[in-house]
Amino acid sequence: MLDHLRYEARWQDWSREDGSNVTWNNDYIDPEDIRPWTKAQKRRRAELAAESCDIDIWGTTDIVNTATRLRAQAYEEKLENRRRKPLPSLKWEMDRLMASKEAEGEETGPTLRTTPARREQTRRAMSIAESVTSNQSSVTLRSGSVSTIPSTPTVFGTPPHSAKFSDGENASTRKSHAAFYRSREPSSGPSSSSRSQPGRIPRKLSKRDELQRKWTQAAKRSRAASITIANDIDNELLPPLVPNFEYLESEFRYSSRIPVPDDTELFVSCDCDICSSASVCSCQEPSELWNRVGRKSYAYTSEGLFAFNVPTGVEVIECNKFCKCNFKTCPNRVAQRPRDIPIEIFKTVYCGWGVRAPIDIQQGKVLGLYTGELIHRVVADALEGDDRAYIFDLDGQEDPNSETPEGLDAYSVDSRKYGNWTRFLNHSCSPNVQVYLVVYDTIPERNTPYIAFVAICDIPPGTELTFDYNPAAGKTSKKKGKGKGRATIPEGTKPCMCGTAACRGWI
Ligand SMILES: C[S@@+](CC[C@H](N)C(=O)[O-])C[C@H]1O[C@@H](n2cnc3c(N)ncnc32)[C@H](O)[C@@H]1O
Repeated sequence: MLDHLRYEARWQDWSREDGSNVTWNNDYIDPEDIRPWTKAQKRRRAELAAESCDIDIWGTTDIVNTATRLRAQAYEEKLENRRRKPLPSLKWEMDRLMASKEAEGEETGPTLRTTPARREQTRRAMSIAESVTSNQSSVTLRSGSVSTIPSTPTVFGTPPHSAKFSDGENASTRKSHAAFYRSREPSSGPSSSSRSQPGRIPRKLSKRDELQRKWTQAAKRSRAASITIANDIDNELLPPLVPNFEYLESEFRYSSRIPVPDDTELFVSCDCDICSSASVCSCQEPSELWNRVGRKSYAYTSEGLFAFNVPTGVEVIECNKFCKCNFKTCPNRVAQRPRDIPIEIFKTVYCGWGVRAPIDIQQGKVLGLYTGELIHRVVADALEGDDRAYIFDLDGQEDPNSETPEGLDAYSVDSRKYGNWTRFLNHSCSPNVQVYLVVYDTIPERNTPYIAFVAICDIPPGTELTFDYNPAAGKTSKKKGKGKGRATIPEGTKPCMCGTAACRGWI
């Protein structure tokens, strides 16, 4: 290993008490001899610099620690590069850049807009960095932050049906969405092993980085975009999760009590080259989605956006694996396509962890599916309190005025053990996202549709994504407030902290 090349001097007229007489002597090193080593160090510094803006300086006693010295050098080089080319290198910006590149199919990225606030952040970070490197004191330098204030979402549509989250946790008051800041968790000092082995350069991933990487890898296996995690509010590193929580981008995990169906013979499929008309696309025969003149209709526009034409309780039937049409180009395959919006799970001020995206989201954009363990409704109904907080009942086709069917063909999705980013979506009484039901890998008669999330308005980058956990309730309940008209909080619910003018007071 190049890191372990040793240039030693053996002294003839000197030795230590233990008899050893070898020392290092840099003067004897021929630069030509150590060229590979120098190159390897340079490469390593570049890696460190690329890793993050955070540079840890662990005090003067540690100056022989290879990792520290390399990091410090890497940082200096990085600062130097920034002075020459002051593009912010925050991961947030990189995600945004990558996402817009992906979205636009560009070879090269668009120019990043640097706001005055952002430039000030960068300038401050750089001046702190300079004082740190010159003082060599024991300080951890953190990255700057993004200052974008999310705007209040506008509501364009009415959620189409009553699929709802059951609720159970406690939460404190929420007033408004704060400006969000991209911060990084505190870096910890060097491990004892890195101190004792100066030749080794540990690559230490934080718990948050590890989880991000794991979830992004899981998402990538479904060809979906990245997942990042951020906390600008407090020191909580990660959202609370059960041990061994498994990230599941795009399908249900069937509980051991529910057999995975094999309905191969029962699927209705189409022979279309291009599914341009729902009325001739034979897989649409079971569909109850009609247009105003009584003809079968697709749920999507030709641009692949949700058309908001699906009445409450109607399931969207997309083309399936037995259809002849092309997976990538068929206009009736939208919810089943991999998610192309990068997602950030972030800590909110009043509602625990929530979800936002670093890029613009267009009205009608289908964002993803609620995943988790598919369980019988009777099992879900037996849960209480916090255990119900991540249960989504597949009751979108049920009559809200009749008793909830307790039979075995009523299901819920439980995202406590398995799930994806959608389990972090918070409730708002004035949401910017809504849900609809969609099937493509099961037949509609199974009653196990996916719950798909769609943007009901254009959503600027960094705005929290929220949906109404119980849209049917909104129509009947009164607003929160004092005196007359004050909402009574129904039993089993808890106060809503969405902070919007339309807040009904409970979720
Ligand atoms: C499906 S989880 C959403 C993610 C959750 N915030 C977290 O940190 O994991 C639902 C829980 O989030 C909290 N929550 C979501 N929206 C809320 C709101 N508008 N007001 C108060 N609490 C909310 C409640 O504790 C609720 O039980």
